[in-house]
Amino acid sequence: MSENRPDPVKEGRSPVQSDRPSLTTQGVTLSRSNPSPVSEARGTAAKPHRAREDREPPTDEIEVTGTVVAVQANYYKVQLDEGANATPDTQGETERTTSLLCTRRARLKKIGGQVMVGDRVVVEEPDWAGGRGAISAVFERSSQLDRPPIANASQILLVFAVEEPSLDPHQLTRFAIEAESTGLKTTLCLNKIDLVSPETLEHWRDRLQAWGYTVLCASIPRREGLDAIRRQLQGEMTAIAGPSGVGKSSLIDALIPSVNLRVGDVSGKLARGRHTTRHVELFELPDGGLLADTPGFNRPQLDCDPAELVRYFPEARDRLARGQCQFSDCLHRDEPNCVVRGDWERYEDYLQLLEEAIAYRDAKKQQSDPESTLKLKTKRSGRQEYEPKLESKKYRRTSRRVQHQTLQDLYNELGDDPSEEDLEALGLN
Ligand SMILES: Nc1nc2c(ncn2[C@@H]2O[C@H](COP(=O)(O)OP(=O)(O)OP(=O)(O)O)[C@@H](O)[C@H]2O)c(=O)[nH]1
Ligand SMILES: [Zn+2]
Repeated sequence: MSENRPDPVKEGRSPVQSDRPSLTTQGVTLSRSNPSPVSEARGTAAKPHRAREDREPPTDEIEVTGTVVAVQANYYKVQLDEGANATPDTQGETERTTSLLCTRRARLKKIGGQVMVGDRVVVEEPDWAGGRGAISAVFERSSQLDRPPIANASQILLVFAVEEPSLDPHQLTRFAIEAESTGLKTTLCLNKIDLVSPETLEHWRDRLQAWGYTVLCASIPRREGLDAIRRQLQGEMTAIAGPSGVGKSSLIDALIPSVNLRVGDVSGKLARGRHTTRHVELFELPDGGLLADTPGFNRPQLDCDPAELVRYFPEARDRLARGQCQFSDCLHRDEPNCVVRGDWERYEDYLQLLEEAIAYRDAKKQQSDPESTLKLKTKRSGRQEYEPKLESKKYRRTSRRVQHQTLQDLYNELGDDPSEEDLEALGLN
């Protein structure tokens, strides 16, 4: 469950419940709050979360609404809805303002109104000439991903390369499980198909389809498969995810030529690197729809309720839809009359991830025990280890010192597999 979801209580609604716990990806947690059943039942547009409930705009005033496409420091770039700036002020102007740089009303902060990329917002007192405004209200979210922080995403496009880097089915499974855990629709995109034979491609496609995924194939240099991807993305807000180097930036560039993400360019990569991993930006697709680039999403690690894990495997979901295990709390290992256990390719992956999920849950329990002198650390590879708790003072001193070292020294000190916490403490994450 996300920590910073909008506060529905303030809107006189029952709290939004997430039916799925979140999974943590090293560097990224995708979790999703489900839309409020109340607003669904009403079948009406969600009410904005207002900073000034006492001062509703006069009904003849056109409300300026839009979508937050980028957040930097305390500024929000709001892409305006079609027709949102048709106020009397703009009549006669030839050039229409399509986005405004906005601040957030202090009152909105007080009532806990967090503003994220993807949020649908109301802009108050727009200054059309100066391109400025202030966000006065945030609409209820239909979904929320925490790391990277994106509101209202409707699907995830998981990009993998068939070669360079070669496709690792276990890594793909981890990413896919992570994506599935958000409850959002997940589609796979196999990129760089120009690097393999048609037979190899067919092998992968058939295999991934047998796991239950929708598979799109692409080659950026050959401009293959792009139309099908465009259709998949049209009118949706899509978060693109996948390991480093599979061609996510190349794909975004191919779909939105004006973006120019400097593919494979070292300085570009550094600019998008660790220091900006939390920086998410939405790009508008020429045919409608928004695309979220999610830099840094490349080291999935499991953090989910062991009992929920099975639901993140489409092929296991299918088995559960067709039958029922004898025990309602079946973990599908060696329980009698289990409908999940059996002859399906990823069953061993399931068992392994289940062990990890159980270990993680137990470790979290242990960690919350104040008597414990051990703390669980997650390595960048996804591995988890117990380490003695460090005294925070000493730890901080180390961080300051290493700030003056070169990057190489830093890596030498941390080893090849530093934990997320180490990196975080050093401001490298
Ligand atoms: N042969 C081939 N190369 C590709 C294709 N797509 C991308 N590449 C190359 O793969 C390399 C990595 O591409 P990027 O787009 O930077 O990959 P990325 O997924 O954005 O990587 P990160 O930014 O590290 O997450 C670049 O050299 C691209 O030119 C493709 O379809 N075929
Ligand atoms: Zn079972």
